[in-house]
Amino acid sequence: MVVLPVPAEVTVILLDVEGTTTPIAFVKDILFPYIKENVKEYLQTHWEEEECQQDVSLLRKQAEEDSHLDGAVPIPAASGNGADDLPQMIQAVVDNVCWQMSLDRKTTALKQLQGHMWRAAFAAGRMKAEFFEDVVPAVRKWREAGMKVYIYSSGSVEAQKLLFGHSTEGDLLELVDGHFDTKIGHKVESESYRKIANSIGCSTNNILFLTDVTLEASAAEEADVHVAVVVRPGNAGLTDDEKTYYSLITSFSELYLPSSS
Ligand SMILES: CSCCC(=O)C(=O)COP(=O)(O)O
Ligand SMILES: [Mg+2]
Repeated sequence: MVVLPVPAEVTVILLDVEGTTTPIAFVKDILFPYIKENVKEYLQTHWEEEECQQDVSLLRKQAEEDSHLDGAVPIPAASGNGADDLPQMIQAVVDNVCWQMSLDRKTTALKQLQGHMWRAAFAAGRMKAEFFEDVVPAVRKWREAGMKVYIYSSGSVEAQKLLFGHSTEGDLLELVDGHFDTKIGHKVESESYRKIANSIGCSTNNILFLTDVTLEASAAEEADVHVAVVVRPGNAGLTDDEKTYYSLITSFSELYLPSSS
């Protein structure tokens, strides 16, 4: 078995979700279709609620920033004509959400709405999150060895908590010391990793970040974070240069903690 020693200075393991702890297929085939199939009805039902209005405001602001992009879908400002405009307004939000999802965009606005929509499905037991089989045993072992374990995903903190709280292996929230999402910054920006270290109260070189996306690994590395790229079934392929440059693991069990031997 391949073994990747964890540097002695590492005290925190920071985990990506999609493609790292959880199959991309679960996200693409279960989570995302749920949004596309239910977004219209969700908006119709929850429109008057404060949380939904905040989600729509954030989406509208994002749509303004996106207006220069090819195929961007605008969300008009509320005209004050209330119920008359409602069906068109809701349709514009639906079209915007579907457009963003067709590009797999990771905007905070989209991810916030998705998290709120999944809440009901997880709470009702209609969905249970999938984790690769090596994840839970490895995380338990790391924690027993004194490591802190944090999550950093483009999915909102609320969505992350839903996944970890409602998994096929039960409630896994107690295995996680904390969560970060794009509110701290985007995963392809190195400053995000400095902010995460600052928020945890450690140096960036105390962190090992595991992700399937080399652009994220590169940003983390620029901030002096240790990285390993996780190769899982269904993940995007890596170039030969990426395979040579990065430390690769196919299972969390390949990480070797000198302190736990
Ligand atoms: C954790 S929420 C569901 C997945 C999701 O929406 C997403 O964007 C995952 O992105 P990641 O940064 O975990 O690859
Ligand atoms: Mg990922």
